[in-house]
Amino acid sequence: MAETVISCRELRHSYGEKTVLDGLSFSVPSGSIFGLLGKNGAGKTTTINILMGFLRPMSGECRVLGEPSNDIAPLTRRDIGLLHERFIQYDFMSIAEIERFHAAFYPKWERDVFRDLVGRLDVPQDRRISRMSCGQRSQVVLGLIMAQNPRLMLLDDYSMGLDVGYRRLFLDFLQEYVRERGTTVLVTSHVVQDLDRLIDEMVIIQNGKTLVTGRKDDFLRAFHRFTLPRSDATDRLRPEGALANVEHSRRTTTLHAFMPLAETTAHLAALGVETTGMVEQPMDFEDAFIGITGKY
Ligand SMILES: Nc1ncnc2c1ncn2[C@@H]1O[C@H](COP(=O)(O)OP(=O)(O)OP(=O)(O)O)[C@@H](O)[C@H]1O
Repeated sequence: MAETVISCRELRHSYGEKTVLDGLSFSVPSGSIFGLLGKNGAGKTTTINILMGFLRPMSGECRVLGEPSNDIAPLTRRDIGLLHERFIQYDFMSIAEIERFHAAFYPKWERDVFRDLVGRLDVPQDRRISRMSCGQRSQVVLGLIMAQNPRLMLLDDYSMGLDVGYRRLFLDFLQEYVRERGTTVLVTSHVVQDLDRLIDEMVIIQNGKTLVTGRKDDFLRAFHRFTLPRSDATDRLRPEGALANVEHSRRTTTLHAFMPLAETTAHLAALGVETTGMVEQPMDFEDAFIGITGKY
């Protein structure tokens, strides 16, 4: 079995009266690309702040690269590449200067990786970061993190400001990079569609708890969507157990369930629901994500 690079158990955290994490548990196997997923405000950045030791949870425990997250040794920290919203503090520096500045902190620095990613920008090396667009800055930041050659990368909203072409380029680059080095990556993004191509393991957070965790493909295999004609009986259905979500439009009821067609049919029949006309609808990862978390 793969070594565990991150493990979080029963994390609880509140900001004042507001409970954000309410018993969140998950673990990230070594060498995986792991998606930390949830709707806006679900607690993804809060979780990353706890993993980095920037925030102490009210209870629960996290271990990162074998150390308690609130006491990570400086040498271990060098092996963590963190992307966050305010990554570049010295934006008066040029592209070339910021690369030299960061290189000094990291013994495994790989200048070629930075040049390969950032050299594709149609921007001169002496351009100051402050004079670059949001997406161009993100490209420089990703180059800096990859050049660090860390054992663990935490990429909080890596897709911010990136256009579709660069997102593709970055995803391909990252997958190859990770395959070559065995880097473990924890990633959040609002572009769930992209994550389907990228991640192999995941946790979906909802109301501060673990909604689903494990291999993405196992989730996609086990989770199904069905439509059937709306009726008084379907109006009485409530999500419970393997029936994860029930939604209605004017004439149709849509069900999301951790049951295949035959089992769902039997389940509904036992509840007195007429299932004539029930059809399974194919789902991609984004559909499944919305299906389990709800549309708001
Ligand atoms: N320092 C803080 N003080 C008070 N509330 C906070 C603080 N930081 C975050 N929150 C609240 O905690 C909740 C979780 O925030 P967090 O940033 O962890 O969510 P997220 O999943 O990263 O969201 P998004 O997808 O929108 O980036 C939100 O409701 C947010 O408003």
